[in-house]
Amino acid sequence: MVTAFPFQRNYYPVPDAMTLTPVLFDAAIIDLDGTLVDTLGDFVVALNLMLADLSLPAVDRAVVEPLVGKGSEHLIASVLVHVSNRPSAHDGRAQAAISLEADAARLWPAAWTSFQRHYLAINGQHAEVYPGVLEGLQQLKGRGLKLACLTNKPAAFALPLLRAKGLDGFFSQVFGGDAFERKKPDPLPLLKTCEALGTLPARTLMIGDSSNDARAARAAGCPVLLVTYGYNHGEPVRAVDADGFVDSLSAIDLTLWKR
Ligand SMILES: O=C(O)COP(=O)(O)O
Ligand SMILES: [Mg+2]
Repeated sequence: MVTAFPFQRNYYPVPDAMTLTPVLFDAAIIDLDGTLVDTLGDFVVALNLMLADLSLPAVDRAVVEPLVGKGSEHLIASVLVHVSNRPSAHDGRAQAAISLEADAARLWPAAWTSFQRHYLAINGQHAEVYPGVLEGLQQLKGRGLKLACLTNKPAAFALPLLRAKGLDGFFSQVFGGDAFERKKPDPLPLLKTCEALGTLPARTLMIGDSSNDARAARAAGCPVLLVTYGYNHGEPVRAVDADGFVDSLSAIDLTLWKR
């Protein structure tokens, strides 16, 4: 027998509902970029100000979007490799991969300093809270869940962004990509966040937008829901191994079922 999750038209159907039991949740850990806030505009503006400082050509949204989600260091390094790969940035030099990496490494210190300065100056100005986020957070809190925000973004960017968007008050904990030794998709940040919340991973729901979030959650033993509107490294999000998919945080029903 195939039965849809109750009340939730946008969850995938699951087989064998009779063998499933409901999961109770004490907390939710929520991703930031692509889940709470659409920050692609901020990334593009800050990256292009950085590239202009380095006399390098600009990038557009289509280049940046698949690179979001693995932290700012990864984003900048990938963009430097991308622009170094363009003939216009090469001054006729050979385009061997080794020279691209050497270029990116040479540019890194100036790029990182410039990006940080520009990002902090514009943080939130070209970013929007997704529809349904405020209602969704209110509903989750109203159900008595503790909430933590866990992002791969450095904390120095994440905290002012949450404040600027009026979202900081929902979270008892906020951890950036620099909070722990490793970032998502490693399970360590989720395990550490559960520890800080004082909750068991099996009773802590991860809500994110990418395979990064899902892989980290699976490895930590947290059930995971993915939103369908964020960034998933340029891949279709519904192909990711997750417990369910929602079109809006306000559509989350906490009746999640497990074998
Ligand atoms: O790469 C980023 O900065 C975004 O990270 P997040 O999706 O974990 O919030
Ligand atoms: Mg994300």
